[in-house]
Amino acid sequence: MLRGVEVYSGLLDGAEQAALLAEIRGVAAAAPMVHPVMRSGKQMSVRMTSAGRLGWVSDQGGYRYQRHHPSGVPWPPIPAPVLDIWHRVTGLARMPDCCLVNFYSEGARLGMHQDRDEGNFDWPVVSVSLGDEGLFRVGNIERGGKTESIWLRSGDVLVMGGAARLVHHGVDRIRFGTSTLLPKGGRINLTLRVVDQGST
Ligand SMILES: O=C(O)CCC(=O)C(=O)O
Ligand SMILES: [Fe+2]
Repeated sequence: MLRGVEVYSGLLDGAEQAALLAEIRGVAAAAPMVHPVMRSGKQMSVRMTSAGRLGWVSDQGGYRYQRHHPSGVPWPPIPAPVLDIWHRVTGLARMPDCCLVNFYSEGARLGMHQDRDEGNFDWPVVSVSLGDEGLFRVGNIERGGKTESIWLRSGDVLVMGGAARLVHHGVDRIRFGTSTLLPKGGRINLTLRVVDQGST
């Protein structure tokens, strides 16, 4: 546990990681990674795409879930091995609506934020790390205050649920080249979310 966040270190073995990577390559082939911009117009350093009924997008209109990739193509389905991880760690029959795929190349980071674009915070968010190590920081429900960090390694899985569902979190940096899973280096993170947005 890290401030209420459940950490499953090394949950996925090498073969599972390789199988997952192959699935994610398929997702990125169908729905190419984009470099989103934030409402401010500033480009994020992380590249993203999604799988599932809904995908998470950011542009000058703000953050939201939508049914299509920015290019207009539908998001591919969430791969079965990804849904299997969700089921293993949450035990829930309800499956996630969105698998957000983040790619961190050397120097990429993700500022402290809450995952709060979903309609219902009763469902957990599950995060899967693949590739290079990433320094994950967890703070509080409120902005600011003390934080704690851990290095997430390839095959680690986190659950932000219950009282920790809305903790602030971010990725300060990655240790480029610390994993051989991705031949060119970098870190992939998958976050699985139930969106529950009424009519969406
Ligand atoms: O890359 C990570 O470990 C976290 C990703 C994240 O917080 C997000 O996509 O909302
Ligand atoms: Fe997040």
